[in-house]
Amino acid sequence: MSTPVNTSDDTPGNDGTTVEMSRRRVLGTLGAAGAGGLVVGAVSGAGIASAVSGESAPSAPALTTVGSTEVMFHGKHQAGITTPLQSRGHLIAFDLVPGAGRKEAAALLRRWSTTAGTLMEGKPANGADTDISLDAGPSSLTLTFGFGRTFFDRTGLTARRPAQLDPLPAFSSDVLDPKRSEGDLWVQIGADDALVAFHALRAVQKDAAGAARVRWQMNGFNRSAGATAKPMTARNLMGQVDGTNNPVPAQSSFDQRIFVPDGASGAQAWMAGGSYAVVRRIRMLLDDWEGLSRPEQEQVIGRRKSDGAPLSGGSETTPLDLNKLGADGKTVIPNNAHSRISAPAQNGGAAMLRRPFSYHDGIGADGTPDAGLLFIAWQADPLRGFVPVQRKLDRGDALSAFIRHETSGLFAAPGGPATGEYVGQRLLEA
Ligand SMILES: C=CC1=C(C)c2cc3[nH]c(cc4nc(cc5[nH]c(cc1n2)c(C)c5CCC(=O)O)C(CCC(=O)O)=C4C)c(C)c3C=C
Ligand SMILES: [Fe+2]
Repeated sequence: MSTPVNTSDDTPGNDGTTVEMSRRRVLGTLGAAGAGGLVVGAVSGAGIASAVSGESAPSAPALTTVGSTEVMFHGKHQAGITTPLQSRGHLIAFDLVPGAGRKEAAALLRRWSTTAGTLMEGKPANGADTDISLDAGPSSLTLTFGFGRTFFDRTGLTARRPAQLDPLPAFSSDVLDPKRSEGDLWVQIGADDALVAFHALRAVQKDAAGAARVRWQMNGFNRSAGATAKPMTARNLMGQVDGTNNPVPAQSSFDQRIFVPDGASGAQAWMAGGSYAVVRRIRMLLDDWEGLSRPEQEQVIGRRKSDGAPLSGGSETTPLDLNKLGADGKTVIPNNAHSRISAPAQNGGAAMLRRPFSYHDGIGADGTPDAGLLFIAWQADPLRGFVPVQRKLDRGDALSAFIRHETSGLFAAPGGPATGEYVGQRLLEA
C-alpha cells in the first residue's frame, strides 16, 4: 500500500485529533489496483503505472475537499463527539447473541476498531469489502462505539458498570418503544457522503456476525457540506436554527462538562476521556407545528426563526435576556419557551453537547410524516446534563405539544483508543 501523502492544511479537529485533507484514498486505491489488477473508474491507467513504479506523481484527479477530509480514529476522545455534524448518520444498536460473553465482546470490539480505523482512512474494509464507497474518500467518516447498561451483566462485568448508566427516570411525556430503545452495544456512524456512511454500516454489521445481532437501527441526515454560502448552525425539520447555544471546546468548562476526567476512579476508571450519550428518537408533529404562524412558532422556542436570534434582541449568538419585559409587561421570552427552560442558568448549570441528525422514515400509520430528530446529547454525567433539563422540559415546555419521545438509549462511550489499542480495551482486558 502506498505511503499516504498529506497535502493537507492539517486543520485541527475539535477532539484534539487532526482533520486531514489527504489524498490517501486515491493512493490507497492505486496501490490495490496495481496488486490486484482492479481498475477503479476515476483512476487512469497512466496514474496506476506511475504510482506502482514510484515514478512521477499520479495524474488521477484529486478528491474534493468534502471527499478527502479525514477524521483521526485514535486520540484522547473517540471521533464523532466534537466532530462537526456530518450530512449522513446511522445509529445502530446490538445485543450480544446467547452464549457470547466477555471474550466474544472483546474480539468484536477489536474487529470493529480495525474496521473503523481502516474506513476512516478511506481504505477498503479488511476481507471481502462491499465496494460501496470505492470511488470516494473518507468524507469525514466517524464511527463511535458505546456500551449499554445490559452489556455489563452479559459479560460478567457488572462490578465495572458506572452508576452513570443507571436507567434514566421515566418522563411523563415519554411514549417509548422498548424494542427500539437501549441495547448492549451502540455504534454511531457519520459521514459527509451517503455511500461512505452506508458502507461503514454494512461493515459494522458484518463484523458483528456470530457475536451480536441488530436490535434497532435508525438513519439520519443533516444539511450537506457546502450547501450554504458560509458555515452556519444547522436547521432542524421544524425550520429552527438548532445548536446555537451548544458548549464549545474553547470554553474552559467544556471538557469537564462533556468528558469523564482522566482521574476517574472506581467503576468508571475505564471511562477516562469518555462521554455518555443519551439517544432519543423524537418525532415532530409537523402538521400541527406547521399550523402555527411564524410568530407563534417563535414564541414556542423564544428565538427568531430567520436567524436564531433571541426574541430579547441581538443576533444568533447574543445571550438570552430572560428578564426583558415587553410593552404588555410580560417577559419577551415566554416563561414556557424551550430556550428559556433548557438554558443552563435555569438548570443549575446543567449542560450537554447536542449533536443530532434529522430523520424521515416516510408517512406513519396515522398519515402524518414520521420525521423528527435523532437527538444525541453528550455529557460527562447524564445526571448533570440531560436528566435535569429533560425533567424541567417535561413539566412545562411549550415545544412538548409538537414533539413525542418515541425511543431512548443511554450508552457509555469510552475514551478514544491509543495507537495499537481497540475501543473499550481498558474495560474488557483490565
Ligand atoms: C433534554 C434536553 C433537550 C431536548 C430533549 C431537546 C429537544 C429539542 N430541542 C429542539 C430545538 C431547539 N433546542 C434549542 C436549545 C436547547 N435545547 C436544549 C435541550 C434539549 N432540547 C438545550 C440545553 C438548549 C440550549 C439552551 C441554552 O443554552 O440556551 C434551540 C435553540 C437554539 C440552540 O441553542 O440550539 C432549538 C431551536 C427540538 C426541535 C427538540 C426536539 C425535537
Ligand atoms: Fe432543544
